[in-house]
Amino acid sequence: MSIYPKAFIYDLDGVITDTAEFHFLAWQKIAQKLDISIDRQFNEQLKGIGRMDSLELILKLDPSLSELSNEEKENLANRKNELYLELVETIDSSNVLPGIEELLAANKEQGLKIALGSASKNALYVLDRLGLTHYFDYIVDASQVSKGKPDPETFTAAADALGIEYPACIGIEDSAAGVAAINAANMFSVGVGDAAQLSDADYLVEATSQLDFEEIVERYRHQTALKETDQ
Ligand SMILES: O=P(O)(O)OC[C@H]1O[C@@H](O)[C@H](O)[C@@H](O)[C@@H]1O
Ligand SMILES: [Mg+2]
Repeated sequence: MSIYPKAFIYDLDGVITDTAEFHFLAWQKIAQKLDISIDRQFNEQLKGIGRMDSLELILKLDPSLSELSNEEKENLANRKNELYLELVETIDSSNVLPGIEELLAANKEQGLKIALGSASKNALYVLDRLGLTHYFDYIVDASQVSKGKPDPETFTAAADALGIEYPACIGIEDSAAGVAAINAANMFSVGVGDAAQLSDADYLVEATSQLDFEEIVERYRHQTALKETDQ
């Protein structure tokens, strides 16, 4: 069977590095200022979605905040970003999550294309701090898409730029919105994290240390072969 993937498209926050935790800590401080309490369970729905959409979900927790002006919202979002960047300034190549650089190296060795598909406006900066930019053939960040995850655009834009058909791409995500986006793009989805959140992933691992190139490709080939026999 000659089915083989041609590209891996990586989410950034929570897949390549643990900045998902930094986003949570920064939002938690903003919420505290507003007398709202948010926990990690609530935070699951903020993963993968854009900055302003995250703020809107937090503000919805207190109906008295529904009247905030756009300017007040902008100020809160900017403050959150300052808090987030203070945390990001502490990271370097030692903060790449276990197994990720090995996977990127395996992609390269096998001649596969590598792209980033991130909802963050800080994606280029974070990738640079981690010293990983040189691995990427193409980077999609928040500035390039009109519809964020769970819309497939982040992933299809990366595949289009690489000139690769969607079913030949494998996307890796830690958020439910991201897995939904990969699936909607007709790509093979790898979820990293909690089974309760990521049950729609085609293949799920608990942590990045379990991401093994051969295993992912095997799962991809199996599922793609099944789909082809179905048709
Ligand atoms: O505020 P930024 O850096 O533009 O990030 C936007 C979003 O980027 C996503 O990658 C994160 O999962 C979200 O938690 C975050 O809100
Ligand atoms: Mg993520």
